[in-house]
Amino acid sequence: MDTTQSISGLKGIGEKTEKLFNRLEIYTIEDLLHYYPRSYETYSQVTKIKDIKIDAMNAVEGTICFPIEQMVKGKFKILKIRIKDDTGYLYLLWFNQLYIKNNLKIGETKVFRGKAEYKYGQMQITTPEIFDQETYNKKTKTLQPIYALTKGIMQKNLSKIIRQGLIKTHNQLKDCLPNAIRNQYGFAEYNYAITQIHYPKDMEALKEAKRRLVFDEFFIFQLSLLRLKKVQDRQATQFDLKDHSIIKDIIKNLPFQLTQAQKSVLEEIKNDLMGETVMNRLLQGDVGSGKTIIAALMLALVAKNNYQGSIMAPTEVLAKQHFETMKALLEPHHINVGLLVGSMTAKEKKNMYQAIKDHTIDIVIGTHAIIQDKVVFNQLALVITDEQHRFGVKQRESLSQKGTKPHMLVMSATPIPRTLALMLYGDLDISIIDELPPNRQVIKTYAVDTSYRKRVYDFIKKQIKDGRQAYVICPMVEESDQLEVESVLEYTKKLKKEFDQSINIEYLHGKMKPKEKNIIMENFANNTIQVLVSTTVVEVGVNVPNATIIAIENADRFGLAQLHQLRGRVGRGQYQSYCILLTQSKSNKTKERLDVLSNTNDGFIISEYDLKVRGQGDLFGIKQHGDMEFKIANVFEDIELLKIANKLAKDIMKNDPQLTNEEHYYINERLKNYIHKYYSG
Ligand SMILES: Nc1ncnc2c1ncn2[C@@H]1O[C@H](COP(=O)(O)OP(=O)(O)OP(=O)(O)O)[C@@H](O)[C@H]1O
Repeated sequence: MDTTQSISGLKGIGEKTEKLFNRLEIYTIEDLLHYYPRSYETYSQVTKIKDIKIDAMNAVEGTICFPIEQMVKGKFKILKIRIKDDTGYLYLLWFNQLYIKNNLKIGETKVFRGKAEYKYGQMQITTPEIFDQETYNKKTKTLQPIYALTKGIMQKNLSKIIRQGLIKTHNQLKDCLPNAIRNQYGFAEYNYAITQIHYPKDMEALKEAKRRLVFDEFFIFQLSLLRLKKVQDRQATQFDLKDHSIIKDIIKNLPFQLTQAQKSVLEEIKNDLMGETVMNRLLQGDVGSGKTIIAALMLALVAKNNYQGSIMAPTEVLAKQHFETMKALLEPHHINVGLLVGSMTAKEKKNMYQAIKDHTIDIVIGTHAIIQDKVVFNQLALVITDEQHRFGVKQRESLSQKGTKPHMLVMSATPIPRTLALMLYGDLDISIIDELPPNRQVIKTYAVDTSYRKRVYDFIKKQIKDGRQAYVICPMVEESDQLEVESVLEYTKKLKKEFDQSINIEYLHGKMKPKEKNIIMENFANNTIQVLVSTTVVEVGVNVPNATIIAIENADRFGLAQLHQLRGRVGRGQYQSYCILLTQSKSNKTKERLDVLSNTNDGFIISEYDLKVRGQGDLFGIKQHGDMEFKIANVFEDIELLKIANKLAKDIMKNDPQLTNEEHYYINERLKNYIHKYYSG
């Protein structure tokens, strides 16, 4: 079998299962092999019955006692077995799986593993896994992969299918790295790395595998940026922009003075726009540093030069928000601003297409609806995007493929150190707003353990009584999106019981339709909803100034930079705001880490700290959501590998820019696939 073949050729993959795998973006065997585990677990040593931990996984070695019972209760046929060791008895139950008894004999000793519960006055495990002692002993020495799932696929099945894929395509993946590089940096062979990432023989092998695959991911990414930069560099622009008094006019009417940092990035961007080549620039600035006004000024300049401009936001909620802000800032200066999002009616869209085409609209704010074929711009000179999805690269590309080569400005609220930014945005010039406007209120931040939960709820109630609103970020679930949805629903239900009925509590999660999300966000913005329970989809940039408190459950599982972003949802109005970080962990290290947030509001300091302390790499740690979208690499933990990848990519592209050397053949193939997958269409 070859790795480019569809997974449908594997045993156990019928039409229905194939569709489920497709949901995980697994189509070919190669995709399957690149579906890396999210974490690993080890099977613990067996415990004595008296030492069983309730509500936790336990493995118990016990002898099967007389009698093996069968009973019927409602629609369940129950199999009940009692086992014993020298410290006590334990009951095992199976529902509608009577056949299990065929494999069990009275007097036989086996290892049973499952979650122990204390029910009906007895200790029991429902549906335990069964092992003989020798097999179990082996298991305790290996690392079991845990994959992210989707509804309908179980851990065990996925793992089995992957094993089959590995066996059937044994060592066929092409190692793109030339031997010289592999030897110089001590990278593992590619097929070995792929096998070991799924079925590590020990911790050492896992580390080695991970190191290789993280490197590969960075390496190809770096190469793609260099290739992109080469295409973009010094392209002549077709637009002829002149300075205009509009910038001074708008600034004059602002209720505040621009900060020094805002003034200098304004000059940088303005010079780019008035220059002779196409701009590709990143505008980076901490939450609340005032990027929006810079965007508005640039769009105004473009409009007054009789060109069109546009902002593309990652979600409808954000697009609408930008639309309101831009309208307020620009329309008094006779600049027409329009909105284009997916949930508009066909007629509304059609009218908007026409208005864009005949240039009655100067500035279009929208979601990716903007890059659809039906949208024909008249003279699109500037596109501003939010940093999302692989740094907006794909969107940027789609837009420049629309014929015109507009100037591009990517806005990012992730405050990362400059050295890191230079590597991650290798194809862009960078402007940084490294200063917050004066007199910014400090968001009071507290890290507490979960025993404080009730007090936190009371505090929220008090804020609501004073007329304010709250965000609660739900516990993070790693297994699947489906579980995450369930967790949000459940948490909301729980909270509704805690709070007075007059307080309106609603939820938001990533699986909701844009329309539903819009309604919830609108109702939160106008205070019809007082408490918003949410996963981390409360995007960077959501602006509800009346919300003054954000409580984050399982805070220790997030990176500091992400917590900082979440915290930025409050403190946006005139009221004192609070961020409460809830954690179950009692470890000093966790506390120390979270205290960094209590001690500073400066995103750059926070991300430097993240970079320093997480450099160690936590193999079992849960992969961060919202970090840069790499599959296995983590820019904070793996920065050393990123540096190597950056250097090697530069060296190779310098000596062999087209990658035509024989030894670069497979690098070129990988790169082409990567660019096709992430940057086009
Ligand atoms: N120089 C300034 N002085 C005082 N207030 C300012 C200044 N610049 C911007 N603001 C105000 O600060 C608030 C935050 O600005 P803005 O929304 O542009 O931040 P941002 O950088 O886009 O942050 P986020 O990434 O969170 O959206 C706005 O209400 C804006 O009007």
